[in-house]
Amino acid sequence: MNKEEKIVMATGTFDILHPGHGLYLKKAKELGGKNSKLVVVVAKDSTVYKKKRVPIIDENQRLEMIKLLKYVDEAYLGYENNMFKIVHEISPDIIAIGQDQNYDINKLKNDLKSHAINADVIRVQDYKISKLDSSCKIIKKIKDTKFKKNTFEDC
Ligand SMILES: Cc1cc2nc3c(=O)[nH]c(=O)nc-3n(C[C@H](O)[C@H](O)[C@H](O)COP(=O)(O)O)c2cc1C
Ligand SMILES: Nc1ncnc2c1ncn2[C@@H]1O[C@H](COP(=O)(O)OP(=O)(O)OP(=O)(O)O)[C@@H](O)[C@H]1O
Repeated sequence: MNKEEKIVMATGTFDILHPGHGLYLKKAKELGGKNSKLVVVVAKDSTVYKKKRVPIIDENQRLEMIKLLKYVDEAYLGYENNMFKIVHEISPDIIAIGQDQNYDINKLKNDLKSHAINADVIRVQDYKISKLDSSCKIIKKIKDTKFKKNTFEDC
């Protein structure tokens, strides 16, 4: 490993990608400076069921899409019921928390310390605001769209 390289870890569900995800990943990578490596942990389906909702896109396809993004150097699925195991494996210098991710930064820092993980935790301040700036809004739009009769015959 290059000595100067900073490993930044980013996390999320990434269920139906949108430009806000791209902004978060770009800004997360920038936190590591010029010589940074961005490693993304994609939440497992079982985690998404527990913490959010039924995922539309399954974990393997969500991971496949994240790996295709230009800011992403490596990406992995996390584990079930143990968020610290993947952190030990990645051994990040920085964990980037998204602007709307529901974590108490100080509590997370302390939890990491108690698991002997020496990573800084930084919240990304940037948030892209647009009509479809969250996966939930995209799902809601599809649910609410009044399709013409027989529209689905084409897809
Ligand atoms: C430090 C850290 C470690 C994580 N490790 C895992 C993991 O091992 N498995 C997993 O399914 N999700 C993991 N996650 C992702 C969270 O579970 C995910 O953020 C959560 O499902 C909430 O979804 P959201 O971030 O899309 O709002 C981790 C998140 C953080 C911040
Ligand atoms: N519009 C946005 N601008 C900047 N960052 C975003 C935006 N939307 C999501 N993120 C960040 O991207 C990461 C993955 O987010 P997540 O998968 O929860 O997306 P989401 O669109 O917020 O999903 P949902 O609507 O289901 O909650 C998180 O760190 C989150 O803070």
